[in-house]
Formats: sequence, C-alpha cells, structure tokens
Amino acid sequence: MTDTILNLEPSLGERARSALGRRNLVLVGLMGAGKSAIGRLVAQHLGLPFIDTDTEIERVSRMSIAELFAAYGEEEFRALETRVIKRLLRSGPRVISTGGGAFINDRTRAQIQRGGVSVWLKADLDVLWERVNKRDHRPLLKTENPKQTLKDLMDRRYPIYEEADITVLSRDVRKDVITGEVLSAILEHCGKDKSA
Ligand SMILES: Nc1ncnc2c1ncn2[C@@H]1O[C@H](COP(=O)(O)OP(=O)(O)OP(=O)(O)O)[C@@H](O)[C@H]1O
Ligand SMILES: O=C(O)C1=C[C@@H](O)[C@@H](O)[C@H](O)C1
Ligand SMILES: [Mg+2]
Repeated sequence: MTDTILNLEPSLGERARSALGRRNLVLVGLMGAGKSAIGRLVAQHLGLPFIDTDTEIERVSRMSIAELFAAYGEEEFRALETRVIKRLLRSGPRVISTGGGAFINDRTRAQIQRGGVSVWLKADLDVLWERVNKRDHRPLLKTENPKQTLKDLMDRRYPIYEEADITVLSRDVRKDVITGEVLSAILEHCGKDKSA
C-alpha cells in the first residue's frame, strides 16, 4: 500500500494548451522584452514546438540579422520576415517569438491576428535597457545614443503593440513568474477551458 496521492488535475500548461486549440501563440514586443526566453518556457509548458523568427530568418538566409540589414536594408529584411512568419503560422500550432519590429509591420500584424493569439510582453525603458545594453548585435541600436533610440522606438511602437490580444508586464521577477502569467492570460483570453 502506498500513500502517494496521484495528482490527476490538469496543470496550468495543459489547461492553457487546451484553451488555445489549433491557434499559434505569438509573442511580440521590443528588443529585450523576453520574447525568446519566455517564449521557450511557455512552449515547454504548453507542450508545443517553439520557434524564434529571428533565428529562423538567420537559418534560411544563412546570414545574421546584422548582415541582412547591412547587405539588403531594413525593407528587404521586413519582406523576408513577413514571408517567414506567414509560413510558420500556417504550419502550427506552435509558440512563435517574433523579432521586435514584426508586429509593427501592417501585413505581418494582420497575419498574426488571423493565425494566432498574440501576447505583448510590455516592459519599461530601464528594464529593456538593462537587458539589451550587454550586447551590441542589434542593428537598430547602433546609434549615437542607443538608450534614446530605444525610448523613441517605445514611443512609436507601444500604441501598436497594444493591439495584441494579451498584455503581460515583463519585469525583473523570475522568468517562471512571467511564464505563469502568460499561461493564465491565455486561459482567460481563450475563455472556455475544454479540459477542466
Ligand atoms: N524575467 C526576466 N528576468 C531576468 N532576465 C530576463 C527575464 N526575461 C528575459 N530576461 C533576459 O533578458 C535578455 C533579453 O531577453 P530575450 O532575448 O528573451 O528578449 P527578446 O524579446 O527575445 O529580444 P530580441 O527582440 O532582441 O530578440 C536575455 O538575456 C534574457 O535571459
Ligand atoms: O525591433 C526591431 O525592429 C528588431 C528586433 C530584432 O528582434 C530583430 O528582428 C531586428 O534586429 C529588428
Ligand atoms: Mg529574441
């Protein structure tokens, strides 16, 4: 006789997965918001494959994002980003972490709104700056005053990220905490929880 009690309740991840159904989960937000880090953890809890669009673009082009910007310019990069995201959305469901500018592009945003549930990881300037200033591989931040550039991007982009289905505040707490908040928000947004 064992006194182990099996917990057969579905986990938060399982309930969120059920609520999501066939839809993709798409993380959007500025550089450093945590889209890649949190996206990967959320995908593990949902039991879905994870993909980062910047990584996928680098894989298909066999160039780094910085090289793509330098060789072809931002416009060509955006066109490639739109094509890659369209393909990923069609072959889901999966968790997709997008590059910081993806949701700002009208065509890409419309595709994301059709093919997935979008989550904006919103963060304030100091949190973002703390995270991005450690590395200098981001082409848009190669300016005289990168912190001011980040602030300008926030001013221009935050009204557009606001169109995402879900907003979660990304801040300096454990990644597990943000991951849990994303899963709870999926449950709430998607309404019915079929497995509960
Ligand atoms: N809640 C958190 N607490 C502490 N560090 C975090 C948290 N979330 C993310 N980070 C760290 O911040 C850095 C930036 O996160 P990440 O690369 O996931 O951002 P991103 O939104 O994907 O940025 P980009 O658009 O440039 O790809 C990483 O080093 C990551 O580990
Ligand atoms: O915010 C942006 O526009 C970008 C963010 C990165 O993820 C990359 O997609 C690229 O550096 C552009
Ligand atoms: Mg990323």
